[in-house]
Amino acid sequence: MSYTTLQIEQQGKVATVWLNRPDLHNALNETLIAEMTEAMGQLNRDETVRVIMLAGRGKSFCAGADLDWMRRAAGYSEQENLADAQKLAAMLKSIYRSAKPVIARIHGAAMAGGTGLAAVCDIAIATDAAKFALTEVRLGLVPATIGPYVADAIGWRQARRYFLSAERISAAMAREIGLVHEVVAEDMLDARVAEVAEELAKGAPGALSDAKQLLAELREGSPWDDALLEHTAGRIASIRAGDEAREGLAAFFEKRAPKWQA
Ligand SMILES: C/C=C/C(=O)SCCNC(=O)CCNC(=O)[C@H](O)C(C)(C)COP(=O)(O)OP(=O)(O)OC[C@H]1O[C@@H](n2cnc3c(N)ncnc32)[C@H](O)[C@@H]1OP(=O)(O)O
Repeated sequence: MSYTTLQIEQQGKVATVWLNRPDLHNALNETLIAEMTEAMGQLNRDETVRVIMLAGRGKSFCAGADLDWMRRAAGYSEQENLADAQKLAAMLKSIYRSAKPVIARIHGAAMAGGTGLAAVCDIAIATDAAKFALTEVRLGLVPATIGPYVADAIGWRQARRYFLSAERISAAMAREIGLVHEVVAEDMLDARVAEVAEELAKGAPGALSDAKQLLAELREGSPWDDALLEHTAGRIASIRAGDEAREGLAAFFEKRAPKWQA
């Protein structure tokens, strides 16, 4: 299957899904979200693939949701916004619940939805220049669909800080709070992710899948509650079309500070 916003490469047992919207730092739009969900299904069905890697073409891993798409959301109905948010939630779940281990190869920016993308992967490896942030509240948005995954990765205490402050998280801090597992020099990134992928591919496919399933079950005594994940899409659906998002997104594109109503 060919994709317009992704490129898939396979080397041995490792398939790399390249986010391929480099001019926009691989921002997530409707097409990319649909294609990523489809690609995860395709790679999970492909018995020659044992490990999946997510990576970004160009300067960044992923700049989060496409803000032009978010800006257009103001004109969508609540139902349309809900459907869109559910598709994003489904994409995140398709990665989190992948039966095969997924590694995030992170360079450049991994903002908001990009931070979420790092958090849904089993293993995240970043360069020392990578940067993260949950910028949503500065745009009149909320880290909703990515919320459970990021909070689970960094812990609730850290989540309360970073969800609200939107402050920049350096690679070193991302390592310290558990958002990424390893930080390496830029020129070591490919070698290191290849090494980790090779180690993962030594695991028995059935056992790897069972281990992932077991971890999900152990987390709260049952697999992660689908109702909770669904609820996150409902939370963001109306926010996306609200006044604050309208102002936050206008300010982003006009390259100015947003003016919030009291
Ligand atoms: C549930 C999920 C919600 C979300 O994810 S909300 C999205 C939150 N995302 C962000 O807050 C990231 C916004 N972008 C940035 O902060 C910066 O950009 C970067 C750090 C990623 C890169 O900075 P630099 O290297 O200085 O490049 P540049 O000139 O800012 O960007 C190049 C072009 O890319 C566009 N762009 C960047 N991010 C997005 C995006 N997320 N959606 C749509 N467009 C984006 C810009 O506007 C610009 O375009 P032009 O060259 O026409 O001015």
